[in-house]
Amino acid sequence: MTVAVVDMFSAEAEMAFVETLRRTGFAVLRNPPLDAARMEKMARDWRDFFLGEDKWNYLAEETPSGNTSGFIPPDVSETAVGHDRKDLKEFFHIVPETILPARLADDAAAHLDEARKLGKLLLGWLDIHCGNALPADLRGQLAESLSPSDSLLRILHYPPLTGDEQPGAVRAAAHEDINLITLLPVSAEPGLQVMARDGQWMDVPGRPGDVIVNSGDMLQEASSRQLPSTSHRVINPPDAHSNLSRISMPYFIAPDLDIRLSKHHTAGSYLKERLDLLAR
Ligand SMILES: O=C(O)CCC(=O)C(=O)O
Ligand SMILES: [Fe+2]
Repeated sequence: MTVAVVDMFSAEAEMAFVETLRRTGFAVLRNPPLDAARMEKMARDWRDFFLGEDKWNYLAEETPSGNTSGFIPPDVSETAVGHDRKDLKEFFHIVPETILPARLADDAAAHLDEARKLGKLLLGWLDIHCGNALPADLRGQLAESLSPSDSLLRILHYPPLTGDEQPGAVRAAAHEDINLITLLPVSAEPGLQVMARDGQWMDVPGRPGDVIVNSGDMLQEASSRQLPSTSHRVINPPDAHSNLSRISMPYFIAPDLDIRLSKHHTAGSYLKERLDLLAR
């Protein structure tokens, strides 16, 4: 299984994107309409934020729409479904109402604006080419279904390894994303892997400036599995990189929660089932 690198400047980008997502659940977009210099600056600024003490003033809270907003420390973090060690990460959730430190706010807002537009473009492409697999209510409406208040920009910091980590703990254990699609700018540090159909782990290709796109469980459910939600993970760094932070900024695109994904589920009921599983 190979994840295709799709040049957005090419005339074949739309078909190539849909094809690799169908086949692998992943695509890598080269020359995406996201400001690469801004993403680099965000990675530097957020790294400084995580390495400082100010983050403790932004501890996460639940928003009225049921999202979490703010800083989630390493000891809270997440345990992937089916795993018993917490991931070696801390992160910050940004939704439209999130209050951010002033020095981080403008770039985050500008990035979110671009990411939302790119998300709509890609959902539109998937709708055109895979619309037949979608439930009738969603057909022709996939891009419109994007809900800015239910979508989430997550800034992740995987701290340098100290050697004191719990045996078996990894930066991000194997999991699938819950949402429709995720836009994940390629990190400066390695580690992201995707599981091939034969169960082998493979590095996701790409270089900083590219954006990885993967389909999540909600899109898999809505497309009768035409668009698979593929397991991925972040492995611990090789020795030469182990004293380095890794910053990563996935934007999880979710639909309005009352959208019907399938006979069994609305987006809201689906999300609740998955979050209950994670909380166990
Ligand atoms: O950090 C990464 O590269 C991937 C993060 C991820 O898969 C997630 O947060 O769902
Ligand atoms: Fe993920």
